[in-house]
Amino acid sequence: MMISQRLTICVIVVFGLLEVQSVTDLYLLGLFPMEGAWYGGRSLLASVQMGLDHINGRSDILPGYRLNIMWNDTKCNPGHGTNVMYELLYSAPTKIMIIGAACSAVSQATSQASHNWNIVQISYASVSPALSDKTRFPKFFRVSAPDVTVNPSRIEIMKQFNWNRIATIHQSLELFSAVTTDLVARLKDENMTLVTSEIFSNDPSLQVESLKNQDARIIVGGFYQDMARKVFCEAYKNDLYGPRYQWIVVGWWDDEWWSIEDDSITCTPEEVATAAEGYIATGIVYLNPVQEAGIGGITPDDFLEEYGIRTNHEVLFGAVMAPQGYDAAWAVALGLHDTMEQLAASGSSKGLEDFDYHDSELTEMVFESMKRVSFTGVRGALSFNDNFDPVGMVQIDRKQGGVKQKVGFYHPDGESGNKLQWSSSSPLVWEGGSPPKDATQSIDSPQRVSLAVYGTMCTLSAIGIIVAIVFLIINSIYRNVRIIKMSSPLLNNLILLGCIFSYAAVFMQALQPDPEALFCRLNAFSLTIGFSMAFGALFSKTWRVHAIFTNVQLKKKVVKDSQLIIMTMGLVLINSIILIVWMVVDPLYEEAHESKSEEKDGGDTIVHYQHFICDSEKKIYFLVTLYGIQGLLLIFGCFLAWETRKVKIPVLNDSQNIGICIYNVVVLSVIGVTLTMVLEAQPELQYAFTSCFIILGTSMTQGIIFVPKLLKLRQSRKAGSEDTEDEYTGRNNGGTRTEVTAIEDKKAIELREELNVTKAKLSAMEKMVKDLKNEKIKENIITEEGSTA
Ligand SMILES: NCCCC(=O)O
Repeated sequence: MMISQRLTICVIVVFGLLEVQSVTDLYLLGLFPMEGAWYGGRSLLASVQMGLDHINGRSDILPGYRLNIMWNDTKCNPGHGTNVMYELLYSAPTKIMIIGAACSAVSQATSQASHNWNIVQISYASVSPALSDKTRFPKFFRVSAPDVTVNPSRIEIMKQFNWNRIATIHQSLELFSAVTTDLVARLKDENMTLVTSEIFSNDPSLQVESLKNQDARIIVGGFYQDMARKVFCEAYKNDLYGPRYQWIVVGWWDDEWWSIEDDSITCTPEEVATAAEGYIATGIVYLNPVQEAGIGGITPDDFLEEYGIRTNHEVLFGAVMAPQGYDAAWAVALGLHDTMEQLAASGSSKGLEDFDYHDSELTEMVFESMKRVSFTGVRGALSFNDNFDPVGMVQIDRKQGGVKQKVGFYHPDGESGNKLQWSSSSPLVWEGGSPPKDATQSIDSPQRVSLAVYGTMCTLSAIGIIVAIVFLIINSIYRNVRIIKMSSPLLNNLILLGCIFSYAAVFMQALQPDPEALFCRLNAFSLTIGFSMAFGALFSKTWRVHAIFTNVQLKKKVVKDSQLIIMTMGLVLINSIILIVWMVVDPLYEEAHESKSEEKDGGDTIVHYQHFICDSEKKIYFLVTLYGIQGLLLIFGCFLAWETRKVKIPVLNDSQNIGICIYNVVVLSVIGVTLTMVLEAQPELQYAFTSCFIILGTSMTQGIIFVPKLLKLRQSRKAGSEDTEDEYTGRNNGGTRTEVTAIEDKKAIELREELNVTKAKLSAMEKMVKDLKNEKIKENIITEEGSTA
């Protein structure tokens, strides 16, 4: 080698050494969690170090300076983290800025104190909204956007899928409660319903169960990923997953957080993965989706490649946020570079290396420089807003087909209605074919009587009414004909009127909602009046037979029709008064009752079948009173009918038929009332049965009372004589109906009737005497046999 060449090399080496020696070291204080709830310190330290290496390799950034980091493990614990910070602050050399912490609680504790050392702090990972409070954390910057930033994107997603009932569950840390408080306020602004807001500290089992009990379908969760495994394990146990549920969680958990074996839970990773399938994660964008070279001269892919080499391609916890570590290092460098330039421009003799913890002037310069930082990093464009938080896009991920996929972005500055952008390469896939509903759809299915059944019953009733009217007409036309006259036509008319009222009750059935309960009231009135009128008349007639038959003193006992009519109408009046009082003091209303419920659409819809009951507060008292009166009447009526069962007195005409009617009404009423109560929950069946019993009882009553009369009337009309029937009159005057009515005055009829009654009693007495005689003879025989023996 030539001497001149050797000299040249020596000069280069000397100058090189001089240049190396002229580099001034600046020290950063690093806070990294290597354990605890979020222990991504290793992955973030690697990316920060990568950033510092790139910065130190650049001659245009902080020329003459070299950035170094002195760090320690915060354990994601605010107490420990603060202690670590003190130790680093009080050990030489002086640190010019703090990078960290990661866990928000540690960032809060340290940055609340660090500004007292006139030191600016920047976090690469903390997301708590609380850290945006500049009165508490005046010199705190961060490259990770607070988690509230993602709330507008969540609201936008909810609106898009028509989710209005939202539940939340979060870990009891300010980081998560602040996000939830912000979300709840936004839900309120959007008129959405907060189903429940569950908070847990270490064991979410009760809270997840409560979500299930309250039919929460869209659930927003805020917790660290160790708790995520617990929450989704509980969700698995409570069946709170699958196509009917949508979980929306934070976006900064690791990619395969569900597959980690976790001794603190009783679920397998597969079970956690099953429960987590389909969850949506909203987080800020951690890696620029555009492959552009940023401030470090590298694209996002270049970053990943070099980062992979530096970490030996290990899957490190928290690596998803690694780009933020790189960008944080650059933010620090650019801030200090700006300060350096400011110092130079101001002609100050100070350099960055002159910083000490009492130098508030230099701190203010660094602080102002940091506010101005704006660059494109590996996570995209980065600048700080008024709270020194970064501004950025939101990324939407979803676990689909077992892997986390990037399914969309939210652009906060996008046009309204166009802020959400769904990916076409990884579209949303809904397990059930469509997005879940925000609640179990509850459908009320009112069960009313069908038109077919109603029509059939009304037709039968109408026929019954027509027949009753025909009977009424015949009864009126032939009221003076003996056969009609002797069975008290006025009372019979009352029976027919009662029958018409009873038939009419069949029409009083609401086929549509009847909030005024008009049909309830009409039904109660027509049935009660109908029953008391018809049965009252039957009862009074039986009572007369009984009164005559049991009048053994052969004293004249005349019970006039008018008395019986008063008796019947008295009963109608009493029942009507009770009903009127009922309707006035305690009006009826139509109340829906659930008959049964049925799950449909795989449990997404519950159909509540409803039947309607005419109800009122004191209904029971009025019913007991009315049923009590009618019940006594029925019992007494039965007794009278039984007592008079052997009376076959032509003059009392239809006494036996009336007895049959009473038994018939009693039996049908008892069965009818019982069925009405039993079939309450089956409105159509109840109506059909009740109507059948009303129609049957009423038709039988009017049939038994009137058909024989009409037949006899027809016979007598055919024979041309009305009195050909000895059975009824006991005589035959051979005249026609017109002749008879013409020749017999009212007095004569009454006298003959009285005579007939007396005859009847006489024959009854004779029978009694005969029976007594027979008894006597029997006794004598028995006595004689006894003495002979
Ligand atoms: N982003 C990871 C750390 C979360 C927090 O404690 O802010």
